[in-house]
Amino acid sequence: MQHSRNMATELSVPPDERLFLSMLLKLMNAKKILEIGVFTGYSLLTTALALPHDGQIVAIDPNREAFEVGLPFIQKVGVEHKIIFIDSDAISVLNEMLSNVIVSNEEEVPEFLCIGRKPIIELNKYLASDPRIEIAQISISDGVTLCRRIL
Ligand SMILES: C[S@@+](CC[C@H](N)C(=O)[O-])C[C@H]1O[C@@H](n2cnc3c(N)ncnc32)[C@H](O)[C@@H]1O
Repeated sequence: MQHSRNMATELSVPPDERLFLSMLLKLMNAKKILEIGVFTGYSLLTTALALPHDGQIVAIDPNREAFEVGLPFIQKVGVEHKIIFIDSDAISVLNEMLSNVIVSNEEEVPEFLCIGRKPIIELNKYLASDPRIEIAQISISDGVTLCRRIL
């Protein structure tokens, strides 16, 4: 009963938002996605449909029961192979991912790319730590940082 009420609430999400999300993922040519907070998988399904066949989503939520409510719909449209569901609080999973990524990625970056990379990382850190500035980092092409002064 609780699930059907929640499903009804989720179905009230305007279709425009799903279309926007789907188009954004396609424009970005996204192949890897982190979905934090899955519930019954409404946005997860939209995301999985927008990804190419070899795309991958790591979906994290401590509520496996809710995920399993929506899973038959994901299976029905044949996109479950794109999803790795992690039944956990996202914070611990993200911390673990971050500690692995920082080491391995830096080692994998070719020397010629390091020249421009380090100053950009420093700039982004600087902008992110300034409370007067709002930023959004968008993974289009090599990455775009949008920022605006709010104070
Ligand atoms: C509004 S629902 C998400 C709906 C989904 N993104 C969608 O649009 O269809 C919020 C979900 O976040 C999950 N959640 C809350 N805190 C979380 C955390 N620390 N880590 C992972 N998931 C969390 C809840 O269990 C709940 O299922």
